[in-house]
Amino acid sequence: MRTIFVINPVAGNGNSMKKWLKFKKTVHFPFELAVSRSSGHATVLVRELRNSPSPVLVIGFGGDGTLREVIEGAAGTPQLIVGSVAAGSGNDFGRGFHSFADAEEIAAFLENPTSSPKDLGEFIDEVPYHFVSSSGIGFDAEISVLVNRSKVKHWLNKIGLGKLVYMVYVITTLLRFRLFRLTVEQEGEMVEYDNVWFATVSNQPYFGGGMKISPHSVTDDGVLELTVVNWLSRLKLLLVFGTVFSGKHLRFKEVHQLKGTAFSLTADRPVYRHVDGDSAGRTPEGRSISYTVSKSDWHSVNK
Ligand SMILES: Nc1ncnc2c1ncn2[C@@H]1O[C@H](COP(=O)(O)OP(=O)(O)OP(=O)(O)O)[C@@H](O)[C@H]1O
Repeated sequence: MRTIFVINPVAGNGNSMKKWLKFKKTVHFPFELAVSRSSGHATVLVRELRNSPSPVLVIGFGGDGTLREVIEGAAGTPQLIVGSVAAGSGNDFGRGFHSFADAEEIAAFLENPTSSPKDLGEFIDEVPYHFVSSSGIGFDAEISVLVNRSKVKHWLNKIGLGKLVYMVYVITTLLRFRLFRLTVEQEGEMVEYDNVWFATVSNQPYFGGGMKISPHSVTDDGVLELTVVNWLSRLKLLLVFGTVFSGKHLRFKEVHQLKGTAFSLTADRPVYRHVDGDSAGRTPEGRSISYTVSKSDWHSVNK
């Protein structure tokens, strides 16, 4: 099967190219290489493969953002089978879908390739946005926006102190974050949530680098899960965060979870938003945004 690696050289805080150069030496089957030159370029590169006469294994070599872009390019084309090699920072994609551990595992897949369709999350806010793992608004999105904007991040990453920036922004955002009011509409029913920290729509259990925010999410059921966290003191929010890694946060009365094929979310002020951990602007104040499963699914290598 034709195999192409799509590499994001800036993934994993710029370490993915180094990882690729090492990985490449272990690959003993024919392959092609495409390097993403800017944000969104991986989607363009994968779209160019859509008319391929035979199946193509497209391996995203990067993190969650890279895989989202690869999948946006492959969605709706069963000929394009998506796999991944984790080379990002959080790498939640590999926790919910398949990630090849090494080149040997890819070679074994090529001997007996099997794939299955998976859901792709979608919402429209002037333009369409897609998410493979999750999309959310609020506290966590604000942290990722501030971290990505940080001027010292690049420099601290180089000396291995990148996590320090993250911790600083978790603490400052925790102290400064303005809670918001969220209206959720599902199948004609409206629910109001006051004092909301964040709301996340999930297609798979993990987000934020290993946090099991949505333990019951299944990647091919045509259904999404919405998690809303509200009315928590700053101290208790930290306590709840501590339980998210095991999925036990659902026991807290301040954590709400809904399941459905569509949710419309309206916030009472502009709130930062993320798609698969990458910044995606802010929710417009008072305007309802509908989250659904896209009509175009994508094909994943089987686990
Ligand atoms: N050549 C490039 N220059 C700048 N940005 C790029 C380039 N290629 C891809 N990108 C962007 O880099 C972003 C980050 O990539 P990715 O999410 O894969 O890595 P990560 O943030 O380290 O990993 P994770 O999301 O798993 O924590 C993607 O959203 C993508 O749009």
